[in-house]
Amino acid sequence: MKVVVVVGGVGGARFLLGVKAALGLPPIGPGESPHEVTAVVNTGDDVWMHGLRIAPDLDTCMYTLGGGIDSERGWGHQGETWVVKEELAAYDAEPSWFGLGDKDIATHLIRSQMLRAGYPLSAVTEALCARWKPGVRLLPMTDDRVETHVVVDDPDQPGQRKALHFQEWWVRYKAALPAHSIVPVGADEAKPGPGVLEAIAEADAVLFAPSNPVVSIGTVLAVPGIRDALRKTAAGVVGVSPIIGGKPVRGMADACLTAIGVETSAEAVGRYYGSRQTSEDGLLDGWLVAPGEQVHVPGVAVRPVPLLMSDVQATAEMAKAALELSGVDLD
Ligand SMILES: O=c1nc2n(C[C@H](O)[C@H](O)[C@H](O)CO)c3cc(O)ccc3cc-2c(=O)[nH]1
Repeated sequence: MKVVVVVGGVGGARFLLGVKAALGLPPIGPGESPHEVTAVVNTGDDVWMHGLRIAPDLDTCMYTLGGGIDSERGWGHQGETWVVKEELAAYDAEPSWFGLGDKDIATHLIRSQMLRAGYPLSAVTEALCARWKPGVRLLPMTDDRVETHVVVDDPDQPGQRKALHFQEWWVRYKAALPAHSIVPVGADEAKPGPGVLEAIAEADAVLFAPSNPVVSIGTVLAVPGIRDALRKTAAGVVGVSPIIGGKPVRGMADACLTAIGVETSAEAVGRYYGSRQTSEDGLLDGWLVAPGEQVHVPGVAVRPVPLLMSDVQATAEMAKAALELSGVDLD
């Protein structure tokens, strides 16, 4: 069976552990299996810092599935040290609000070196994955440069607006500056990464992880061609709500949803993705929501299922429910 999962960072990576387990694959590392999982990963969070290209969502997926993640933080290496960060601080090097660990820096050095030598991000990711062996094909949504920017009132110049890189808004300001708009800069001209459209076309099931609907899944959908491929695939497309009881399960998705005028509720996010059957640009056949939620999304099969990814087993049950709702036979 071929399963495609559209993902962002921490939530997406944890969901992928469950998808692998649901298919009988070892959650961490590679494994022999007739099943194939492909993750289409958001790259709108990517950023140049200190001369290094950082790709947070790709790295979070790669480290999580490869067994190297710091699972408490959800990003970066386990057993990390911070000598370079301290040295950069001693030089007053900016940005000082973003922490690159020593081990993590090795990944960024390889990525930056390869990008500067002309390799596309997809080839760089494949090379990095040769070490981590995530057991899932990690495909960047695009090889082109797309960076999410957030327009806010300039905190330093009253009356002026300013566009911040997503990382500055998210990490430095903790998404507390109200966003006037969120723009995936470069997405209009971007092409889907190698293999992305083919994977969607050949999939038996397509799942949307419970990732941020705006800056993770929404950014992937902003790459021309991907939405169209999702609408055309013969596979069932099922999303998993990242909102339970009107609150994001983790992260600050509510700040992003408010910015695009979508209520923070499982129903509103389901309607934002829309129905493949009954709306012109909708994407979903099925929508998993938490038990007890009263959700109606016209043209979409809504199913209540426990949605807390408390451990791999619980996440595997979620993934099984999503796969079943997509129409595939797991027996
Ligand atoms: O809250 C933070 N998140 C950090 N993150 C997480 C990340 O910026 C965001 O949580 C995501 O982009 C949102 O999905 C990092 C991710 C990396 O891959 C590499 C370095 C960092 C550093 C930070 C950091 O200093 N603070």
